[in-house]
Amino acid sequence: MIRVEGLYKSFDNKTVLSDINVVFESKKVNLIIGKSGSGKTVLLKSLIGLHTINKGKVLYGDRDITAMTSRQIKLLREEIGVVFQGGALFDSLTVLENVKFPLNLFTNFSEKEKNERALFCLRRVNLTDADHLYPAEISGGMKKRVAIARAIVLKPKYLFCDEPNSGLDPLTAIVIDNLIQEITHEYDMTTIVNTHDMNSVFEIGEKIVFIHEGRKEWEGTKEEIADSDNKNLNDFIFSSKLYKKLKHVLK
Ligand SMILES: Nc1ncnc2c1ncn2[C@@H]1O[C@H](COP(=O)(O)OP(=O)(O)OP(=O)(O)O)[C@@H](O)[C@H]1O
Repeated sequence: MIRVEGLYKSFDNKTVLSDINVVFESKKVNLIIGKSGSGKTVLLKSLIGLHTINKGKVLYGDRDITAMTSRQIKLLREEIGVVFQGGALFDSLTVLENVKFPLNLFTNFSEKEKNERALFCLRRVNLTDADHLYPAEISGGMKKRVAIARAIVLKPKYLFCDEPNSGLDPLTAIVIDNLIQEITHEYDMTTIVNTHDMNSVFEIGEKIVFIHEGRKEWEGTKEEIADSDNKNLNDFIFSSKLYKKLKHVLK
């Protein structure tokens, strides 16, 4: 479980996040949803200590990342896997080398052990023929799978994904969503996904946190979303005619 208490984040004089209080639940896929610019990425980066927050706490169990030394943060990061927006693969490394990268950084594994672990993760995300290709030689969906394989290579307790579906066709987006959901349950991870993909909300949203203009306006499950009377949430989720119809079906 990750508990956020009274989190504020500003850049210069511009407040981006105000008084965020939320619990991200263990062994579940937690979604952070909200319009572009609402503060999702800043929140995600604040959770993993990539942004220094102005006020508040981010508790991993009873460990507050905002009160940690850089050495303690480094240790915590070994428990965290991150899939950054766009994948953030190293262009000059092959797929296999990209997945091995955290093992080189954080373990004393032999070359054989690193290869075995990286190949296991690549097979887990259903990539079989891409080990020796470079990122420029594979599709967007394959890049996301490589990024997921790299994120789980150290067997993290926590998985963070920033817009894992961006730039993917609807079918590939579903494959990636399902993969994230499966590995979350298979490895008992606490997963947090930033998204504005409505399909993800209704397919994998076990816990959903809605951010509007830097404030948490609503939280609940995908089953509860149709019953919410929060106007901003309704405007966001059920803006299209199709989703307006879906709301009646869900209710
Ligand atoms: N490093 C930074 N310096 C100054 N302002 C920033 C910085 N990072 C983000 N912001 C601002 O914080 C606000 C929230 O940005 P954020 O990237 O979190 O939005 P988002 O909800 O993730 O949007 P999107 O869905 O488009 O990725 C924006 O107004 C953005 O300009």
